[in-house]
Amino acid sequence: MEKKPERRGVIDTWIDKHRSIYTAATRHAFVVSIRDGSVDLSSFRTWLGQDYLFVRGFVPFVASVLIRAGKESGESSDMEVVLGGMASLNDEIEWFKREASKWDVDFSTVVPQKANQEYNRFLEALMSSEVKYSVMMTAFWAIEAVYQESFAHCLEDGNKTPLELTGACHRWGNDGFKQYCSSVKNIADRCLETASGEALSEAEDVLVRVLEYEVAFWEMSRGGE
Ligand SMILES: Cc1ncc(CNC=O)c(N)n1
Repeated sequence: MEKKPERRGVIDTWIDKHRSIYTAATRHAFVVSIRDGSVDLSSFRTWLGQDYLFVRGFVPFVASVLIRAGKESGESSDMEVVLGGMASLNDEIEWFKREASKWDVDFSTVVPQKANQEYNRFLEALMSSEVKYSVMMTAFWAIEAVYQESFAHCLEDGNKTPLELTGACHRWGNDGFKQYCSSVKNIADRCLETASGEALSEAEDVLVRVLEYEVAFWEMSRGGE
C-alpha cells in the first residue's frame, strides 16, 4: 500500500457525502436574505443577541481545544492557529457590544433560546477529556467554517447586502478568516489521517451534528423576538 499525498482530506469527502445538510447550514434563508437585502431587521437583532450568548459559550470550548493542542499535538503550530482564533474572539466580543448599541439590543435581557441552549450543551460535552482531539478539531472546524461560508456568500459578486450589515459579513467573510478556517481544516484532516475507525466515525457524526445545530441556530432568527 502506497501512501500518496492527498490534496483532498477526509473532511471534503464527508462534506460531499452530507452535502444537503452542509448547504442547509451555509445557505440558510436568513443568510440569503442578508445577501439579497430582504432581511428583516428584527430577525437580525434576534440573531445578534443569540449569537453573542453563543460566542460567550464558545470561548471556553476554544480554550479547551487550545489546552488539548498544547498537550496532545505533535505540531507546535496547532496551538498558534487556535490561539489566533481566541484572539479574534476577543475582538469579536467587543464588536458584538458595539453592534448591540447600534441596533439597540440589550444583551443583559437576552434569554438563550432552546436551540442555543442545546448547542451550548453539545459544546460542553465536547470539552470532556474523553473526546478525542481529532473529534474536537473536526467540530471546531465545522463551527467556524459555517460562518465563514455563510458570510462570505453575502459579500460575493452581485450581493445587495445592506451597508449596515456588511460589518457582520466582513467579520466572518474576510480572507483572513478563510485562511484561518483552512488552517483548522488542515489540522483536523491531519489528525484524522491517523485516527482509529472509532474516532473517524465519531468525527463524522460530530460534523453532521454541528451542521444540524447551525441550521437550528439560523432558524431562531425567524422568531424575530
Ligand atoms: C452559531 C455560531 N456558529 C459559529 C460562529 C462562528 N464562530 C465564532 O464566532 C458563531 N459566531 N456562531
